Amino acid sequence: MKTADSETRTTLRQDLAVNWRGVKHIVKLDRWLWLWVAAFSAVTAAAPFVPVYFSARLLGELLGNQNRERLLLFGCLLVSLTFLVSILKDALWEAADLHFQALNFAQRREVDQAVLTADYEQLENPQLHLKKQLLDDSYSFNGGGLFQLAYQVGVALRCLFLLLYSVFFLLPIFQASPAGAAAAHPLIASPLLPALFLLALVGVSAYTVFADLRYNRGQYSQFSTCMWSNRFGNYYLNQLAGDYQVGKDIRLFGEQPLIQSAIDQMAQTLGRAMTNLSSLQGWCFGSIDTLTALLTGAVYLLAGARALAGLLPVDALVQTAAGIGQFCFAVSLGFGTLVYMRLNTQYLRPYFDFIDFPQSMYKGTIPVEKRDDGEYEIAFEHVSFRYPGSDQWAIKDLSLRLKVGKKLAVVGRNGSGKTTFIKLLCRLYDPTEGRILLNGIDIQKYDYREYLSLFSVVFQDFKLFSFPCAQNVAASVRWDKKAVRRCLEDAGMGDWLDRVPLGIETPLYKNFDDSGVEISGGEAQKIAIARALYKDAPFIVLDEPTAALDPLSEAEIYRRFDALTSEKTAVYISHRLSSCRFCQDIAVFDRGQLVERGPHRELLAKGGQYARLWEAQAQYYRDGPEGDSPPSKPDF
Ligand SMILES: Nc1ncnc2c1ncn2[C@@H]1O[C@H](COP(=O)(O)OP(=O)(O)OP(=O)(O)O)[C@@H](O)[C@H]1O
Repeated sequence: MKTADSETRTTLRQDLAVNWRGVKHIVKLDRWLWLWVAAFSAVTAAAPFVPVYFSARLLGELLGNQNRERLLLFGCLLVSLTFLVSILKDALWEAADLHFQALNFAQRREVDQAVLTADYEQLENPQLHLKKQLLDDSYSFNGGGLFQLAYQVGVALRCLFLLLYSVFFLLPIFQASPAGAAAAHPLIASPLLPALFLLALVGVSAYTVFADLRYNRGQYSQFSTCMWSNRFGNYYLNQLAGDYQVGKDIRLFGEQPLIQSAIDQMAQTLGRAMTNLSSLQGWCFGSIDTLTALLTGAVYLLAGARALAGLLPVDALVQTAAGIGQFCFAVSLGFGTLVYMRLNTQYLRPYFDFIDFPQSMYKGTIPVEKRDDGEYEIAFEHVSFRYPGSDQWAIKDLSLRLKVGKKLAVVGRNGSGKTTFIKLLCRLYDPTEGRILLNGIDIQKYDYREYLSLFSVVFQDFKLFSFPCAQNVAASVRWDKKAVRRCLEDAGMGDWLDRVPLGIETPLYKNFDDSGVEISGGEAQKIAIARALYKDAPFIVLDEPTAALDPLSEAEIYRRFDALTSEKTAVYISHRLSSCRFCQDIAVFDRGQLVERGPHRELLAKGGQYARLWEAQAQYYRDGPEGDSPPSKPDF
């Protein structure tokens, strides 16, 4: 992925292409939006002209013939049409705004969806988080991306309509003056003056583009400065400061000043960026406004002088004055909009990068054969793996076969590669070298979703969500009541279910619901086990599944483990070697390699790594007088 900075150097052609893609993409997300935007723009642009047009006619009639019927007609049209346009404008804005909000939601949803379905490996890629932060910040900073494009196209359309209407209003000033009056005032009547006005307009427009560009570049650079601060800010403010789970560590270790200083630092960076931006804004927009005001004033002067000299009727003067104002406004706004649209590609591009994000895991197409007999065999063939960005092998030349319907325990010291082995098995990562086969076929060739459906996993760092308990167990908004209850009971949560008032519908945690319950670490682990049982997949993988369980609950899980996993192929990781004994097969990992494999007694008799691990732990359980000092430095 490119960095946010490299996004700025693009050609006009590329920027046009991205904007055009954005326009088409908006049609895909909401095909009616452009219709509402066009209607709103046309009516909004007409709003300032309607009262001026009829006021001018009214004034002309008052100063001229004073025909009562015409006066009445113009008066009625002035009031009714001004009222109608104003109502129509508001109604159209309400309708367009609904579509804008829906678009805003749709673009955020697409980005969230892309993050949720990105290859797991990409979640470790800091560039992905940086781009996500860029998009999140751009939404709050200026609604960047598709939303900003839709808005700016709306403004551009409004400018086009304004120009159209104001050219019509300005026609009188370009009309040739009556010959006699022109001869009496050759300077004021000179056709050179409107030409000069046009020339000055071109100059002011060019300056508008320059100043807008300057402001937008400055805005983007301040914005980039803030991005890291925002990311840290989000982490400290949203994920740490308010998190119930983290709260105890913060309090007990007195970490408030540490966190507060990070928050203060972020606030200072943001404050500096905002000050810089405000002064740049004042300078850029102040100078544009001054030049536009000078130009408008000069043209008013010309129109006034022509009116005084009898070269321009009073009603035409009123009309021209309004035309001048709107024309200058449209030119300045229009160029500003084009600049914004170009700079908005800095947010559009990462947005499209996100939704086009390559998903290499999803390339396989072969459906996984659905077997009632559960005869799925997995084979690792010379598999080696390095985590992205790491030069260390987490797994090195691993060859291993999972025997169908058998229980395999995986043991080894911290960092020996046990969890990595599971991640490769479940295809959260692909091997760097070697291959993994399911029933003789490389797992990369299978449809990814179908392959994932073969595994029920409880990771040691499993996560439950602030949803009702049943939704957590079923991992879905719909659930089978009986099955949820049975799985929870099998995982040892029967008592808990009887205690909580809402049963399986009890919300977990109190984040969103007063009736939510806080659960202990062991209870959470049991719910995670119930979730794995509910999935009822042919492979069940438990990574430290009982680490948080009390001895009775642990004993109960082991007692029922065979029944719970019945015909399934089970992989079981644990540091409590006593709990691995019920597996027929034990694999011992060391520094990413499989160093021993066999049943408990055989491995003990071998006197190798397994025996050493076993011995280190067994010392704790040997009888000794109470208060004995612990055995010297167990390293497992
Ligand atoms: N996301 C990651 N990025 C880089 N290296 C990693 C990552 N996860 C693990 N590692 C490294 O890979 C090696 C194997 O880690 P792994 O988590 O598989 O060990 P483990 O045997 O499960 O350890 P434990 O018993 O502590 O859970 C370790 O050296 C670890 O530092």
